[in-house]
Amino acid sequence: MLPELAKGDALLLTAAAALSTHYIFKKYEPRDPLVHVGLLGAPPLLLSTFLKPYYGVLGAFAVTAALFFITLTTSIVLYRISPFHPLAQYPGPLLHKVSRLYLTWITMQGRAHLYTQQLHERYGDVVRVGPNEVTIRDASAILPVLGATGFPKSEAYMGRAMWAPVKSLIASSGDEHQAKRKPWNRAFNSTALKGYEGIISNRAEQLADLLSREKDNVDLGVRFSWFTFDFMSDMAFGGGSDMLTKGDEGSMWRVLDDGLAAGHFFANQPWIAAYATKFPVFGQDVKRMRRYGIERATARVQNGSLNKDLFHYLNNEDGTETQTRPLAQVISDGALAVIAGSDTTANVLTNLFFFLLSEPAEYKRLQAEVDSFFPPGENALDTRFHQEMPILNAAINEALRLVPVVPSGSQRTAPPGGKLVGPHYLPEGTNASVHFYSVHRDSRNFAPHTTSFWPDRFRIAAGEITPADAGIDERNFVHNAAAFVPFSFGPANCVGKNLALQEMRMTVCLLMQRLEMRFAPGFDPESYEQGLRDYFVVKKPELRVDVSLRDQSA
Ligand code: HEM
Repeated sequence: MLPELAKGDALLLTAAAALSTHYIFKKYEPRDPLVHVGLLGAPPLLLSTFLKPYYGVLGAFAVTAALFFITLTTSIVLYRISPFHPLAQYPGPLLHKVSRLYLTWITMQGRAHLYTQQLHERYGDVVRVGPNEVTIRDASAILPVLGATGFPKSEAYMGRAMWAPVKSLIASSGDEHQAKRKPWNRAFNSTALKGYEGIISNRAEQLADLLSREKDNVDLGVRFSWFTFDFMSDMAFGGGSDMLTKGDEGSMWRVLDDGLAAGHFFANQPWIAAYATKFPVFGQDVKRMRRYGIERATARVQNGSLNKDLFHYLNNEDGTETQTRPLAQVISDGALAVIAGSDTTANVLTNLFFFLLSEPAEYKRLQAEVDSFFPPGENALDTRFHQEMPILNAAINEALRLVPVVPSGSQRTAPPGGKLVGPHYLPEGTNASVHFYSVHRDSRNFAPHTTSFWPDRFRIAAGEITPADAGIDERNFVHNAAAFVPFSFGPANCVGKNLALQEMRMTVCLLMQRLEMRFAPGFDPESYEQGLRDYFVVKKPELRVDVSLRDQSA
């Protein structure tokens, strides 16, 4: 039997319970939906008993629940905008300080890269974009946030994978990450890379044939996507995809694209992902994407492979490690490879061709360089010269600079005790991302022609040409190499970087040697950059081109 309380005392007790609930949520950040139900449902239900004598059963519950939730919400909002909040010193729009919902809405339209860049222009180098979150445009933050002693990965990575039972490499941090990364490093060392050349060559030849057959009004971006997806399937699982000959028959490309967007939503709201895992109807796209990876990896285990593919290393088929890793881990990482390695590389290739076709003089310069290294009859896929081709490498770097394909960066969480990041102190538990897109397009890091495609900046920086050769005044030249991070930075940077560069160099050389391309009639180049979307990885719009074969008889 509960003691009877005066109405005023019962109301006060309810308000106190709401404040305690706020404290518990803030301190422990529970993610389990059952705990949420308990913390939010039990207090109003139980406390309504005290008001029953005054309002009856239903009335008492309505009054208690209203008071409880109004007090809770008010307490949360006031705390978040108050000067007592640990992030109070950082500027940002009021709406973002109160809740992350508005940013999630912007993000789900794929506009986060541009929106965040505008926020930096308005508020400065560190902007508060959520109650507990900042974005950073200061290149001096790259080392302390992403470097060897940097921050661990944020919860966004678990949300993106919908709290998958096995944590993949990309979601891991610290010692766990280091241990998982070992076989990946073996899979991407120079000997292993040599072994993938044949696989790239076969697929690149197929791509060139397809483009030369299709000729008119081809969506080059989609063809690059098919190419990278087929190649990554060969590379990760010893085969299993044939989009370059059959098209996207099983709509796998669609699954991957839709899965990325859905995963991005859950990364933005990891607590919703925790709910979605409890209800099978939610997160279908992410689950289909995961299922695909598991099916491919399982088939690979059953069938084996004649090539030394990525699986060969991940599954310790090379016998280097004393302990073979659990199969579920290998499968999860195999799926990660296809997801991380296809879209990214296809995007860079598409962006590069867009910029080259928009700047015909740059296109011709690169073509001339390819012709000088690989005259007709020479094998443009031969990797011997690729790393020494200055114009090729400068053009690829410039495409990576203008559109880093992970534009909004890799979100991390400040460790216990907080940490100084350059001149900025980030309190414990703050989610922080270095905004690669803004850093790459900051004139303090790259000038002149900061927002234009100007590959010469990389040639000047490498000492291959002088500023005067490139027609600019030396005093205007700024090149901050430490601010160029398209593959991220530190121990969790892109493990596939060298493979991606090799794949892109080979493909560009072959296509440039063999084909001539121009924008298709009616294609509006203006629409391309505006159409780029940020769903963690960039999603590209159509790039329509006409293709013809070059004269190879010289
Ligand atoms: C031009 C193409 C590529 C770009 C620009 C790129 C960029 C990136 C970036 C920015 C990250 C960090 C993501 C984060 O911290 O959340 C990353 C991670 C990763 N990338 Fe790439 N990537 C490319 C191609 C590839 C390829 C071909 C593979 C091959 C499998 C690959 C595999 C991975 C993996 C496994 C990670 C996670 C590494 C870790 O956490 O240790 N990437 N990539």
